[in-house]
Amino acid sequence: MTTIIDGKAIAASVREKAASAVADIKSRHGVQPALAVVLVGEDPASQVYVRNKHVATEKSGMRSIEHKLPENTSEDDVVALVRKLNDDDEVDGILVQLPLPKHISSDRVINEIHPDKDVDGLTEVNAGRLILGKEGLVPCTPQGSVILAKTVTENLSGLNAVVVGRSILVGKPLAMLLLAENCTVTMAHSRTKDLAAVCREADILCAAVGIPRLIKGDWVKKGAIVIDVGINRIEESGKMRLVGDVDYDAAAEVAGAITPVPGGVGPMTIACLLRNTVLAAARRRGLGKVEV
Ligand SMILES: NC(=O)C1=CN([C@@H]2O[C@H](COP(=O)(O)OP(=O)(O)OC[C@H]3O[C@@H](n4cnc5c(N)ncnc54)[C@H](OP(=O)(O)O)[C@@H]3O)[C@@H](O)[C@H]2O)C=CC1
Ligand SMILES: Nc1nc(=O)c2c([nH]1)NC[C@@H]1CN(c3ccc(C(=O)N[C@@H](CCC(=O)O)C(=O)O)cc3)C=[N+]21
Repeated sequence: MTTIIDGKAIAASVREKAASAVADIKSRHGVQPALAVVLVGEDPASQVYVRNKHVATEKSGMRSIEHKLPENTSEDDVVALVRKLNDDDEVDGILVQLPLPKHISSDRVINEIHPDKDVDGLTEVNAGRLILGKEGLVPCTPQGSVILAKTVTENLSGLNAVVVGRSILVGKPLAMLLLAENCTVTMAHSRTKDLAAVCREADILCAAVGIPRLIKGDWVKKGAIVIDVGINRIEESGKMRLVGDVDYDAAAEVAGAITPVPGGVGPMTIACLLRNTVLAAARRRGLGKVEV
């Protein structure tokens, strides 16, 4: 029997833990952690995500601060806002929604975020900490992906993990986290020779590419754990629908466990963002260890 990994339910339990840590911080220290989200422009998908983040943040008991800037905002103005949020002692986490408009360097803007408020884990400092195995803030989608894999088998040690995609946001940090779990990690990408053969070796197969149903059923090893990070909006039989990077129906017949899209990794991204904001608040404000 294939296990369908219930990302929604697992995300709900991560969010509940974050909410009880928030309640604890409030009652013991009189502090309300706050997350600031910066959205530049009108990208419709980004607007939906930012809205979802706002609702989830408030539901967890934290303060959500939204900064919506017009498409034509200059890079210097975005940087100035990030600096203001860095200096604001009430703000614990800063997230700059990607992609930014083309005239703005996301690399410059992201690296202006103070590393201790970088709840997306995308600054050079946090990327460095992750590679060096030091405590820092870990990107949300990769973190959520590993939590989901570990609900299938708590101990991932020695398993062959293949990560398809090597982006800074998902693929690279996911490979690092799986390495930290003692997996034998292979990173595949657009230049990989015989991707199908590489995927067939995977005990844990993670797809973060952005191509609908790229990963076919016969690329999946029998019993493998399949984590589908892809979120693709496609038109099918006259309707818009959301599909992953894995051919779900075919893969589910062979896999031991698989994440659906929607309802898999997506909800975990937001849950882990709340978790990171609580951790950032506790560390920056010197509140001691919190359980999240
Ligand atoms: N669930 C969630 O919360 C999130 C989902 N996503 C989704 O995950 C997917 C990936 O996002 P992201 O990492 O930002 O995407 P990017 O476009 O930044 O990276 C895509 C990666 O896929 C690789 N790739 C492209 N074509 C192929 C191919 N034919 N075979 C193998 N590898 C290929 C690229 O290789 P190369 O480096 O060689 O160009 C690149 O490394 C998207 O669908 C996105 O919407 C993203 C963030 C969060
Ligand atoms: N700085 C930054 N950090 C990000 O983490 C970031 C980003 N920019 N830009 C865009 C991507 C994408 N992303 C998603 C978050 C939640 C869902 C999610 O909740 N998905 C639901 C469905 C939502 C729907 O119906 O559209 C699901 O899969 O079940 C998906 C994708 C975060 N990203």
